[in-house]
Amino acid sequence: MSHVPGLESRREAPPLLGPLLSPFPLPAGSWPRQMLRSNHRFPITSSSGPRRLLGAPPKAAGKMNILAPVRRDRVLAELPQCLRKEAALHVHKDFHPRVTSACQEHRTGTVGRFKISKVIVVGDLSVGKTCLINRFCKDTFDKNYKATIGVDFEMERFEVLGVPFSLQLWDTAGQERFKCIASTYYRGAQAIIIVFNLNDVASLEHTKQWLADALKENDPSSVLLFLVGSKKDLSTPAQYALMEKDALKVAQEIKAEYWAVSSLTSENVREFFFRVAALTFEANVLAELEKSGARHIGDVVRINSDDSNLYQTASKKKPVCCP
Ligand SMILES: Nc1nc2c(ncn2[C@@H]2O[C@H](COP(=O)(O)OP(=O)(O)OP(=O)(O)O)[C@@H](O)[C@H]2O)c(=O)[nH]1
Ligand SMILES: [Mg+2]
Repeated sequence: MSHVPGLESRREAPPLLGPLLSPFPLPAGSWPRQMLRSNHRFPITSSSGPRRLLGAPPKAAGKMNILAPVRRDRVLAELPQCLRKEAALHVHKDFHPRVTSACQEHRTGTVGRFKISKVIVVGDLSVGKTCLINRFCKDTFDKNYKATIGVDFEMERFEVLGVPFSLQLWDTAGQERFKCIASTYYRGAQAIIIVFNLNDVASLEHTKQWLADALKENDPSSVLLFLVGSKKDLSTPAQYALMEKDALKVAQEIKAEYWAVSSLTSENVREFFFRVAALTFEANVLAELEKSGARHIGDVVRINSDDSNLYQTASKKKPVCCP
C-alpha cells in the first residue's frame, strides 16, 4: 500500500470527534480540553512546504486555560445582515424573537459554554479555503500556495446576545488525492461552507459535487449552507457581475446563502463569518427550545410556517446522537 501522508493521524483522530462535539467537559489532560482554547491549531502545521498532518497535538505546559475570554471583536449584539437578498438563508432584520428572549432569560440550554458547533469548509484545490480561515482567525494572508493535506482546524469563540458560542472551523483539502482523508471529517457539521474561485467557472460548477459529498455524512435538513466566491480582488467589476449571476443561481438551487470575499483585501471576510456564527447560533437555540419545549406537556413550541428556511431547518433538527 502506498504511503499517504497524514493517514496515521486520521486513524487516531476520529474517536475525538464525539467528545469535541459534546457539551460535557472531558477528563483533565485530554486533548479536547486543550483544543477548547481559542485558536488552538491541530493538526500541527509545518512552517514550510505543504500543510501536513504531523500527529497528535503537543501537550500543554503547566496549567491549562480551558476557555480563553471572548475577544471584544467577536461580540455580536445584533444579527449581521446577508450579502444578497436573492440568496440568503433568511432576510429578517433581527434574531428570531424566541431566540432573543431565550438569551435574555438565560434559557439557551446547552448552547453556550461547552457547546461547539462544527463548520466544514470544502471546495476545489487552491480556491482559497485556508486563506479565508486564516484571514478571519489570524488576520494573515499567505500569497504562496501550500496545499492542505487532510484537514486542519481553528476554534473561534464568539459571544452572541450575551451567550458564549464556539465555532470549530474545519479546513479540508481540495486536492483529489487527499479527499478521502478529509471526507472522514465531514460528519456532524452544523454548517457547510462551499468555496469556489470567482475567477474560475469550473470551481463553481464543482460546488454541487462538493456539497453532495458533504451531505452524505450529514442530515441535509439540519445543516446550514453557504456558497462563497473567493478572490474577489482578482475580478474586474464586469467579470464579477457575470460570475455573480451564475453563483446566485447555484446558491438558490442548493438553498445556500451567497457571499463573495477576498482574503487578500479582507473584503467581507469578517461580515461573512459573523453571519455564519449568528445563523448557526440562532438555529442551535431554536432547536434547543424545541427540544426543551417538547419535554413540557402543554408547552408546545410552534415554528411559524411563514418563517423562512432557517427557521424550518431548526424545527426539523435532530439530536446529534440520532443516526
Ligand atoms: N489574490 C488572491 N489570492 C488568494 C486569495 N485567497 C487565496 N489566494 C491564493 O490562492 C492560493 C491558494 O490558497 P489556499 O487558501 O491555500 O487554497 P485552498 O483552497 O486551501 O487549497 P487546498 O488546501 O489545496 O484545498 C494561494 O496562493 C493564495 O495566496 C484572495 O482572496 N485573493
Ligand atoms: Mg488549504
